[in-house]
Order: sequence, then C-alpha cells, then structure tokens
Amino acid sequence: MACDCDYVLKKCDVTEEHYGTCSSLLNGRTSKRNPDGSLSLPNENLSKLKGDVMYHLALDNLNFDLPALYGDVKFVVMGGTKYRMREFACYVAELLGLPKDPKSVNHTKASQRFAMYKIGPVLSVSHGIGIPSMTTVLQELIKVMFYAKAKDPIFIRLGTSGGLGIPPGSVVVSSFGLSGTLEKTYELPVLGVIRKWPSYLDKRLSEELVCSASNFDEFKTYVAGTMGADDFYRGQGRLDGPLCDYSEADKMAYLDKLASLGVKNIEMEANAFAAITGEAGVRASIACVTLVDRLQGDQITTPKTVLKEWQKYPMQVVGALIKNYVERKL
Ligand SMILES: O=P(O)(O)O[C@H]1O[C@H](CO)[C@@H](O)[C@H]1O
Ligand SMILES: O=c1cc[nH]c(=O)[nH]1
Repeated sequence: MACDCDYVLKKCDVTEEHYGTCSSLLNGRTSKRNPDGSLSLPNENLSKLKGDVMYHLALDNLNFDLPALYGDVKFVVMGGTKYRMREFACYVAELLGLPKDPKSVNHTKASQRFAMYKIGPVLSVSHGIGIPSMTTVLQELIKVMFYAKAKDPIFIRLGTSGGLGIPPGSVVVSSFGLSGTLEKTYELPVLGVIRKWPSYLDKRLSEELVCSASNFDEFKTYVAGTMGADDFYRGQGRLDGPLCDYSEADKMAYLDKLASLGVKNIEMEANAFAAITGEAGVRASIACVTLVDRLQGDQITTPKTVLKEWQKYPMQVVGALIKNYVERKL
C-alpha cells in the first residue's frame, strides 16, 4: 500500500514543535556516532576500565565476544514484559523467514531479571515497569551496542499505555516524552542535584513507523506526545489507587491539560527513553497501544484476550518497519 505519512501526520496535527528545535533528532544523533555508524559514547571513564560488566544483562566485554555476538544488531526493541518480548521475537522470526531460536534462548537468563532474545538483526528485550528499571537495561544495552560496534542501531520501545480521547486499541507513535511536571524533559537527581535532559524522539523514525502503520486498517495510529509517569495511580491522575487526595474534577482538569500539550497517551518510561537515547546518539522511537481511554475511566476492563490482540498492533507496525529495513539492506 502507498505510504500516506503526510496525510496521517497532517491529520495528527504534528508540528516541528513536537520534535523540538534541536531537531538534532536525526542529524544530532547521527553526528554523535562514528563515521561507520558505531556508537561513540561521551564517557571517557569507559576507556579506562579493564573490563566492563553489564550486570543486569549478565554480560561483560572480557568473557563475551560482543562484536561476534551482537555486532550485526540493527534493532533493539524493548517492552515491559518477558512474555511480550518473546512473542515479538517469534513474530519477527516468522516475518523475516528466519528460524525461530529453537530453545527461544534467553540471552540474559543468568541475570534472573530480564529476557533478551536475538533473531537475526533484532534484539527483543524486556525492561520491567517504570523509568528506573527501564533505564538500567537501556543503558546496559547501549553499552553492549557500543562494545559490539553495531552500526547505526535503532532502539524502539513497544509498549502499552492509557489513551487520552482516542479509541482504546489505537497505536500512538511518540514525538516527545513529557515528565510528571509537564516538561519535555527527563529529570534525575545526580550527585545531589536535579538535572534535566530534553526528551524528544527521532522524527524520521516516527514518520517511518507511521508509514508502516498505514499498512494496517484494524487500528488507528496517532503521532503525539507521550507522558512518562513515575507511578501508575496518582502519578497518572487515577482515582482508583489505594490512596487519593484529589477530586474527579481535578483529575479531568489535569488530563485536559495534558491533551492541550499535545499528549495522547500516558505510560511510565517515554521521557527517560527519549532523553537517554538522544544523549547517546541513538535513533529511537516509541510505539504503544492504548488499553483504555482515560477520559472515560481508569480501570482496564477489556477482556485479556482482546488486550492480547491489541498488544499485537504495535508489534505489527514495528515488524513492518524492520522488514522494510532488512529488505532494503539498510
Ligand atoms: O506495557 P509496558 O511496556 O510495560 O508499559 C506500560 O505498562 C506498565 C504499567 O502497567 C508501564 O511499564 C507502562 O509504561
Ligand atoms: O493506563 C495505563 C495503561 C498501561 N500503562 C500505563 O502506564 N497506564
């Protein structure tokens, strides 16, 4: 089917502002890499290490030949659950006509924390819930790609989220991540001081995902901001947590404010994922399905079987993008 990105992007009313003036996004990220596309990380301390242990992945660069194991990786796809990332690995194997890893080898089984599957040029990795869990795996994966000398690796988060005013079962491709304090930044206390980094995603990559999405009629795809909340309940303005000290009117005013800032979904990692990949010079995007329209309610009441089907939508979008890259030998 012909690509109708322009149409979809216009329909979603996405402007340059959604990607920031440092639309460095594409060029800035490229300029941070070596001429051959391998990562050039801005941390001199790494070159002084005798060996580097990626503890949560149970990998290191002394006992593992990382270039041989992961030098051919082009896509690192991450999502919350082990189950989803195993399913995505199997889906990609089928899509690319590659043999399924016979034992579905979890490359990071020894860590007893996460799951990581490799199918050809794709690593499919679970990251758990929330920013601290996700950023721990993300930073170790960036180092693995660095030591492996992988060329122009692309990182994508494949997630679930709560939508704002869009039908449940829609896919949102994120243009920026918004923090809990409504800024397009990721905030982290470092050495006792709160630091902030911009949290925009790669514009060209999101356009490519929208093109991929145009192959599918079963669901709608939007490009918009995504709020990365630090909590599932009060942090997302829910009324149904064990603790709540605001009214329904307060909640609705908050969600309306988010919508007015160009946000169409809420999850728990977007701003950190955007900021860390951006700083490391890695092209990155996020595709999440929405499980509920938060303007209509807080509880996720859709049957599990339907939720499982919906979770396949972003997989299909990302799978089509990967297939396109592999067929064009990029
Ligand atoms: O479906 P995943 O990828 O886990 O993402 C979303 O679901 C979790 C909360 O249920 C959070 O991690 C949120 O970001
Ligand atoms: O509402 C939702 C649904 C999934 N994940 C979230 O973080 N929030």
